[in-house]
Amino acid sequence: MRDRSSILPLDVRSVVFHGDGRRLVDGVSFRLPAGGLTVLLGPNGAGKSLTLRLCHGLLTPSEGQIAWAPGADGGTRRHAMVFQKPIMLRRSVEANVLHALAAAGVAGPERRERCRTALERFGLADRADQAARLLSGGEQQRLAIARAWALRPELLFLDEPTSQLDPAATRQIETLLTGLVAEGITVMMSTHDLGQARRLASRVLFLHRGRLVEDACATDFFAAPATSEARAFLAGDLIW
Ligand SMILES: Nc1ncnc2c1ncn2[C@@H]1O[C@H](COP(=O)(O)OP(=O)(O)OP(=O)(O)O)[C@@H](O)[C@H]1O
Repeated sequence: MRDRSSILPLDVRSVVFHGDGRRLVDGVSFRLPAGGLTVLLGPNGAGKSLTLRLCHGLLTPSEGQIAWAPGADGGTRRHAMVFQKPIMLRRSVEANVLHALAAAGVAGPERRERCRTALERFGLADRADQAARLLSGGEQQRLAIARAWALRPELLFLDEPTSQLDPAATRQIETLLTGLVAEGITVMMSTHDLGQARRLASRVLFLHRGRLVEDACATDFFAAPATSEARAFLAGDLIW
């Protein structure tokens, strides 16, 4: 039985998003239950980022519905998003986390405690006073995840979180994400990196030209993709 206070499952029903006179997201439907790491996979321009932004509420569907669990408070507080290029305030590492907590209405003493725990959890405690924008790309992405984690999300969206990072920093972020899933946080992330999808995904939503072409458990998707588009993508043949 589902936890009555949970915002999950998330129901995405026949969602369309128009832009530039095109259906950039074209009738996408899926249900996201609690748990696991779902990868939105697809070539450049497939609509992965748009789908994440629609789910997180940063964009409004032109058609269709995005619904949180019945009776749940679908407010943004229970889901957080981490972007491809982390947006850092021109302040210290610690102030970036404190600001996010303050914006979420977390009271002063708890704010400081949660900030301290988050910086420790993500290996940034010794950088607390440093200017966030002077961190390396990998460290900034770690801070972005720490900042999102401090909000105690039930669901975390990440848009290509490692696309700007080198292999070592990528591995670090992947390990962190696996840890978040083990903690019980539901993760949905986009990538066009097949290796990363193989390493991390429990489920794959494969998008092509704005359409959800395949929705499968990761093992099945990689062993026997059901569609010609997914087969071409896995073979390295599918471009926009
Ligand atoms: N607000 C917008 N208005 C018009 N077109 C847009 C808008 N946002 C994105 N697009 C276009 O929609 C398509 C899908 O974009 P999206 O960013 O979702 O792709 P993606 O799958 O995340 O690709 P990538 O892997 O390159 O980030 C692209 O052709 C993009 O140029």
